[in-house]
Amino acid sequence: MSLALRNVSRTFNNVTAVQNINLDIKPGEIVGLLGTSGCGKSTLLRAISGLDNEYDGEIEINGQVTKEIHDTTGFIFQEPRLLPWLNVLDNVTFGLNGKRNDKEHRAIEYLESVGLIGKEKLYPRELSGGMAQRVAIARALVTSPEILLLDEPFSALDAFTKMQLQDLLLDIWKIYQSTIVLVTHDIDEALFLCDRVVVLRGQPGEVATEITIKEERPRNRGSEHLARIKSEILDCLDLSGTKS
Ligand SMILES: Nc1ncnc2c1ncn2[C@@H]1O[C@H](COP(=O)(O)OP(=O)(O)OP(=O)(O)O)[C@@H](O)[C@H]1O
Repeated sequence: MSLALRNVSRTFNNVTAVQNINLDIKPGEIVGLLGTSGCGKSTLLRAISGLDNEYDGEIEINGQVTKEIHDTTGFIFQEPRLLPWLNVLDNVTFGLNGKRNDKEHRAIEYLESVGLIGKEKLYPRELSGGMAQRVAIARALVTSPEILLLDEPFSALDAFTKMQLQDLLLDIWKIYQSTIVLVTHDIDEALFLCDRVVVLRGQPGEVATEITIKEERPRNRGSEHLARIKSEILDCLDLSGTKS
């Protein structure tokens, strides 16, 4: 599904969080919204999701202006937000309709794709952070969302788990080809995952630049090409002094 933002602005009381954002996202594209804290990344994602509809401007999904939560949208947040009283399997089937057997069959297929077969009966308190986030990924994917909205989905995880789940996300995306919007403040993550990185800057946040990343996948996290783009982004964010 395609997404388009036309002059989207959002003001809370007297604070304008984002101003005049224009974006066109192609079906199956992975687009990163990157920027320093407070530039309005989550605000934009909430507007795209339909969770917030008090913005100015227009958002189109597949060419249709909408302010609603689209029924083929999946969400993954920074924290897994699992229901503590349900086991892994029931957390994944929770949002599905249909016969119990069919739902469980489908959930197990997705638990397999996130590497959690054998863990179906565990409760959230029995899971590591990485396992819990895998459940959240399975729960988001089980509805076959055509749009996947990710708000810093891996930022609470250790470096190794983060890389594993980034690889997993790409493996799954290859199969399902959802359109993905990823909010992140992690430049390396954006460079590894995205077809295009939209750099937001300022308060109110505005699009400072958009960078298309042409490097083939699987990408080498240490590639010189990605390092050069990282340097460009740091310059754009006026953070060049933090280059390593
Ligand atoms: N519900 C709200 N009420 C009032 N102000 C808000 C609200 N949500 C966001 N803001 C303000 O809008 C601006 C952008 O916030 P937002 O959370 O979108 O930034 P962000 O780029 O996602 O930041 P971070 O990387 O720290 O999560 C901030 O100034 C914030 O205080």
